[in-house]
Amino acid sequence: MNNKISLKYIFKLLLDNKKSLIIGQIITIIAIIISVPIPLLLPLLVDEVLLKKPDFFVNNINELFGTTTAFYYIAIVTFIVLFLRVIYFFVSVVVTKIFTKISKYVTFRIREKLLNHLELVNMNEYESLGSGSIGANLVTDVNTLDNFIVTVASKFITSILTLIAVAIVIITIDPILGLMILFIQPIIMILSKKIANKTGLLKKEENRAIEEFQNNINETLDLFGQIKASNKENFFFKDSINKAKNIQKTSNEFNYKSVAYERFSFTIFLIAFEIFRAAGLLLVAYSDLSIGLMFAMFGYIWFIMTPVQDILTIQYAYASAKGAMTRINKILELKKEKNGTLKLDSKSKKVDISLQNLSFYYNEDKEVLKNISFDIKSGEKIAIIGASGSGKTTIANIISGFYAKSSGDIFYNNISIENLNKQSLRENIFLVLQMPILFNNTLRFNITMGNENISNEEIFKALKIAQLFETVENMTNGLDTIVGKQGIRLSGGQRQRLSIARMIIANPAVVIFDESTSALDVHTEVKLFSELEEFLKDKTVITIAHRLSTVKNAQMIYVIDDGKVVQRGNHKELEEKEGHYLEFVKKQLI
Ligand SMILES: Nc1ncnc2c1ncn2[C@@H]1O[C@H](COP(=O)(O)OP(=O)(O)OP(=O)(O)O)[C@@H](O)[C@H]1O
Repeated sequence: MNNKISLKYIFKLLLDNKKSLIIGQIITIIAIIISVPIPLLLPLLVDEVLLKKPDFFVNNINELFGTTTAFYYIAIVTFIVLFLRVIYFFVSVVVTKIFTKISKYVTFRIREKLLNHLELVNMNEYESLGSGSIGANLVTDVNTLDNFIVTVASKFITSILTLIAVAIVIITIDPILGLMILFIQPIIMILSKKIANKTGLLKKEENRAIEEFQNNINETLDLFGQIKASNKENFFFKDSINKAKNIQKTSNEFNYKSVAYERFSFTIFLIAFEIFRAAGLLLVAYSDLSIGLMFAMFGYIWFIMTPVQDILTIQYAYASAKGAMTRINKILELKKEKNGTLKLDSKSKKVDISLQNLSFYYNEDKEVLKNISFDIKSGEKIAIIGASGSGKTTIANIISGFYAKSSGDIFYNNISIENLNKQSLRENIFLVLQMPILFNNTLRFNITMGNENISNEEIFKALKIAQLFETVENMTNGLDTIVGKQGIRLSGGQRQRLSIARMIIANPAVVIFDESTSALDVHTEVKLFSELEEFLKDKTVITIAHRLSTVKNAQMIYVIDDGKVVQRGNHKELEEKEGHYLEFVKKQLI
């Protein structure tokens, strides 16, 4: 599917920068041409100067500067080597700059694609993954991909071309030693990499132990009061001590074994190097390999380590990237919210709602709402009651357009939810939650949701109705007070009133109160609803509550039990019949 992140998709994004890619590769080839001869230059002087067999360098230097001493031959070639190294440094910086820019572009486009998709994802789908895992995908997994893309873009072709160039040079110098180096060196490096992976696994174990300890201790400290209240200090701290012990064990394993593995892998490398040296000496003794060229070959043993290492890194980066891609694609598999084109007239502030045979499930094996039908006329005040878990909040979320129904239909001014534009729906409906979601920002931001056109007067008016004015007035920083993460610096009741003030500012046509005043004392709740009366006069109001006093004045009360409407009527009608409602009233009276 071309919607997914795949190697092909990444390649396509890389090609968006065709010009830079081509320039990058040309400069890469220049870099290779500069760097590959370097290990050859000084060793050649062993033959030409020390062993007095003048050839390319000595002859050319003689031609340019006249015959001179060993000091000048060595100085001139050293100067050339240093010059090439400096030029190589600058060229490689340019190459890195070009490829990093390209790969960061690709990473950004992937993140952008994920965010653009997430923005439109339907709530039920979003909850199936959860914010934690999506956050991890967006940060860690995209970083893993980034690492892979940077490595591939900047190193893949460079490494292959460098290896080819070195192979040509060393096989030309001496086929036997050349082939030996070309085959044995990569094997040694693969072996080292495997050993390094073992160390990596041990490190992972250690990290996991640290993470477990951290999570455990965070929870224990966060819930310190609760733990003390239930006399469970011993149990929780013992658990933390066990987790700390696990860090001791895994760290110990990692530390000594990683050193042992590292030394082992270096020893293998040194053994191979000694074998190459012996082979080199033998070839000098028994064939026509010169001493200078033998030294050059030793130089190339070090030289090819980088490209071989880079190719191995790409291979491992690809394995991690494949895992990351699978996880990232899970986000792209989340279904988008269906969005229709028809809009509600936001000026008239009139919305008739009709639920028709509405059913809904979170998981296919359990239907949470079963065939629910009722109408709510614009301006009507209705209430929904029912036992905990009966499905009230789910109905509120469906009416607000957060969850997509599973079957049946729901109409707003005779427009089916299927054809309705969700933004226009949410402009007209406001769901006031029991536990409002607050941003770690100022009271002002949380009330206006960042809308800077709302004046202080309007905010204060809303705060007065929401019974929060005095509280805010007594705060040193007033509306500029930061509420803390999830509104931690406010009490539960203050958060609920803040959410009501936010609703007043939003001024919707339909208000759904889902246990939105449960944290308030009855006196404040009565005062709040009496102040709200005028504001809610023409609005449609759906109240979900467990308190009789909150729902009893509704024009229509729907009693939900196990996802079905089991009773409907006003307080007076329902009170007179045997059934769930009467039970509800009796319980409250007790
Ligand atoms: N996000 C979810 N994923 C899966 N199941 C859920 C989810 N939210 C609610 N449920 C289940 O759906 C059923 C109805 O839950 P809902 O929150 O609508 O009940 P409620 O009547 O509002 O309860 P309460 O009065 O306790 O708030 C419950 O069985 C609940 O376990």
